[in-house]
Amino acid sequence: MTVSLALLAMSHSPLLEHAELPGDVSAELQAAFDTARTFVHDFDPDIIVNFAPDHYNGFFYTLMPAFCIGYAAESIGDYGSQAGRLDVPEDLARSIAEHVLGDGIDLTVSLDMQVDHGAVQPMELMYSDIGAKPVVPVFINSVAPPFTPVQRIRLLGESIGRYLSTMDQKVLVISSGGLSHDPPVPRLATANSEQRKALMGTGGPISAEARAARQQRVIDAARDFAAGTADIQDLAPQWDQDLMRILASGDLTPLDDFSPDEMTRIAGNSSHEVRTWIAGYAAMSAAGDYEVEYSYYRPIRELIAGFGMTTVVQR
Ligand SMILES: O=C(O)/C=C/c1cccc(O)c1O
Ligand SMILES: [Fe+2]
Repeated sequence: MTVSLALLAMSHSPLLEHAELPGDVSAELQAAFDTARTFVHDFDPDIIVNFAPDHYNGFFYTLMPAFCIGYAAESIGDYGSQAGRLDVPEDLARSIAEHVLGDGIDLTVSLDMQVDHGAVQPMELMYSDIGAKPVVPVFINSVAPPFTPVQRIRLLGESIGRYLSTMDQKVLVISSGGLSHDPPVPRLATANSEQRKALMGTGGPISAEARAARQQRVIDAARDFAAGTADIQDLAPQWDQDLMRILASGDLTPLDDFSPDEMTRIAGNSSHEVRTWIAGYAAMSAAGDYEVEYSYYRPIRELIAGFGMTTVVQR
């Protein structure tokens, strides 16, 4: 059987819909999205496996797993992203979970995962509809410390890749997140009592006003960051490009030495979203040799993101 696996790894930013980019940057980025869209539509997957973080919309500190697979999922629609149910093939999600657990990796399961912009933005950009294809969502904690060692993410990705390579269907793996960035997402270490309840998920459903205020804070921070007046950590283009080189090299083991504290120090509190890329590339590596077909990178302060995009095929 010929294995048919491909990967789209890309940064996301909810600011794509809420920030004004310089004309040349916007045109370049749209061209990058067009290239990715052509890649995805030419590949025409039967199934998508979607590695994504969450930003305290579906996963909270009452019980924060390192990673979790959804047997069913719903998008909450933050920042104007598409709300509604994803088309999750439950039997496939269960089979993947059983396979990964059998490999000795403690994947948790959700029978009704709530996902946010981090999970659905690539689907929206590629298909204009989060229900366009069957999707198995895999949450990877990338925002809420403490973090599992990066090696565990590699092993998770490899295990899922081994499973996918036994399937007689075309599978597109999507990795959504990263690279260096430090948006003002609430953090436990600096939270007041109200924010702490929100992070724990014990404050009840977030009101429309509170959500609008939370989002406006990030939108304002992005505007100030672009103007050079924001009090958030700068992007780290060198770190981003070094990481992309390691991922493209085919040998992911150097990433095992990345320490979460160092990642935060160099590349910001949300740099851990690169875990989704590591899982995706690891899945590709488990199915054989791969090569990066297309690679884009630009640090874009208006999006508070070292913004990267790669498409990856089997060799
Ligand atoms: O406000 C949030 O929940 C997240 C915002 C954000 C901003 C920039 C890049 C990202 O990856 C984000 O999730
Ligand atoms: Fe994010």
